[in-house]
Amino acid sequence: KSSCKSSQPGLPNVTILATGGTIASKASSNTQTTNYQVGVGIDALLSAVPEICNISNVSGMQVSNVDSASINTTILLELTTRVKAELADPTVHGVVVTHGTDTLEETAFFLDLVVNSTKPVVITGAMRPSTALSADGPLNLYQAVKLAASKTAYARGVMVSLNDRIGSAFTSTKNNANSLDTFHATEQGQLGFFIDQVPKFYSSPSTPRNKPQFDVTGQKSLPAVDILYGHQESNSHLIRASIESGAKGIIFAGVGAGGWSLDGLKSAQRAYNQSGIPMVFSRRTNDGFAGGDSIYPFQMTSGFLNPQKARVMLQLSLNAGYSNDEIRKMFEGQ
Ligand SMILES: NC(=O)C[C@H](N)C(=O)O
Repeated sequence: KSSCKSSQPGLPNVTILATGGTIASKASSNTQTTNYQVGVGIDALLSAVPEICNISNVSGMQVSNVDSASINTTILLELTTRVKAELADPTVHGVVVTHGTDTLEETAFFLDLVVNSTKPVVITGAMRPSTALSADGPLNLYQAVKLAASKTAYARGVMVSLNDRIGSAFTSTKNNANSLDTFHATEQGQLGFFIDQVPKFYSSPSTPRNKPQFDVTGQKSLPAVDILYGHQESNSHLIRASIESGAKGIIFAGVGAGGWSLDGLKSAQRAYNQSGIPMVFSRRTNDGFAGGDSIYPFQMTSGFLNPQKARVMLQLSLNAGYSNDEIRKMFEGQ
């Protein structure tokens, strides 16, 4: 099933699952790096980097072809099914997912919590469209395949690989809206770096503390969880509006270490008394630990997880039927 001209027996088999994003985008000139269109298919992505066939037998599959702002639960669940099916194939060494960078960290984190395998799963993308001068997609794709084909990449969870850096799905986050060097790790650090396209890991494999694992086999949807953004005079009515429109949990992107206005907290307490839905306080800052700042007992805190990752974890734990006490324990272990 290789997409390379000929399959070479000595090379590892790697499957590339394409979902869209800038890596799969085209602009009208090679100097245009904004306002481009998604739509380049997996075959064109692969033919731009024929060198990939020197390091692995790759096969490509198109899962979606959208800007990552439009990745939804349906696509995530379909992607999960395909990733798991590939990894279950004993002839497959690893999987690469190509993805838009804007929500890449959410998909990476989701996969990390639902794909239970020690085989390498690598997610990559690009900041410049495929038509740009110095497009970053081709080398990012080459490095991602190299990583997925590497023996040293086993048992490291889902990895985020762009611009020479190798990060963990737990700690990688997009930092800059425009720059190539946008994926950085939070305090906990990066996993490694590519030197002359060879992945160099800083440490032997390890697993994030208290990492939960969820099963979404056969799942068609997940409970809705909203994120409310904290700021001075935040609108308390949004808490109610969120619950009334069907949210089964709320993440607060709080100020500082998960703070929220006293008026807002009183509204949240009232909403909690009526609905009983879990309310988890994270941070709007780029890095740090949300916890220890709770005023009311109903407040849960997200630990090191940013709001978008806390949302993924809350959706999965609600879907698994966790009680509020179990959800609290899970977050407080982060
Ligand atoms: N660099 C990118 O991939 C951004 C794009 N808007 C996306 O996330 O799909």
